[in-house]
Amino acid sequence: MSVPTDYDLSLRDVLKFFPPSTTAVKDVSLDVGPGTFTVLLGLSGSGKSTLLRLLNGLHTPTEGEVRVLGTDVAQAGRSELRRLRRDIGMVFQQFHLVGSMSTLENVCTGALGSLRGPRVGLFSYPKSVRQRALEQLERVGLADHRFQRADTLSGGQQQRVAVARALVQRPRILLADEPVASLDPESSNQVMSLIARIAREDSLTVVCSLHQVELALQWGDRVFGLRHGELVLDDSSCNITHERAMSIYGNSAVLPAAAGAGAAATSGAAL
Ligand SMILES: Nc1ncnc2c1ncn2[C@@H]1O[C@H](COP(=O)(O)OP(=O)(O)OP(=O)(O)O)[C@@H](O)[C@H]1O
Repeated sequence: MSVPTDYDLSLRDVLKFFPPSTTAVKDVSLDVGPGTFTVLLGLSGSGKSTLLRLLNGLHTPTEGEVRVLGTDVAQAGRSELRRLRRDIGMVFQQFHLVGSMSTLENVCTGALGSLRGPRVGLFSYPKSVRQRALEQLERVGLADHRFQRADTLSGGQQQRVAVARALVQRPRILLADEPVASLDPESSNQVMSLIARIAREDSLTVVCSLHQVELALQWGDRVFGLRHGELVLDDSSCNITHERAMSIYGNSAVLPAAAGAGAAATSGAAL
């Protein structure tokens, strides 16, 4: 069910339990306004991927409510969920490209959600899709590599192709699950800078999980910190010191923000 809302993403008292005994996300409530670049920080196993999967409907909450673009994800029918997923681009740590396909064909696959039937080979895609895919490859600086096999690209290049693939479906939201975890520091910065630039240009709402505090504070408008599935930090990045961000990894309780955690406005413009 879709209802108008000021937020692109809203979680209310969300809990995700995996039998027999894992509570991956516990009592999480948060709102993200349009155009906000949000970073999820937390140790391995803190629930970041689970939260991202709740947002794109791959998991349903055990308790609570997840709303994306006004739609209650758990209540959405199949066609509503399909429509919603077209508004959500995904980028993964391991790129998930088809190595034997050309770069351009990989980007075209981003449009599969809006096409009928299977596609095999670049020319099985409509010209409009191929054109759009090439435009996105140009944006990520890889148009010259369009006919190159994806598995011959560097890791950083493969992740830029994956970003282009996510953009082909013209998403409103981009979910990136540790997009730089497999990359060296220089490629990591390139990919983060690329995602931030495109998010700004396309007014995308981004949720990006990261392990690196420096990158979170550099690129995020807003940072959510998770520990054992609980939200222990929620503030604008400009209010967060390195020490405070690091505290989510340690034993100490999270230091409260000067203005109070969670007090941050949630639209990108307000941050
Ligand atoms: N499908 C599942 N079935 C059972 N347990 C799961 C499932 N998915 C995640 N978990 C568990 O939930 C907890 C949170 O996992 P999650 O992958 O969300 O953490 P994460 O912060 O993304 O970790 P990482 O940084 O290593 O990717 C972990 O204990 C994990 O083992």
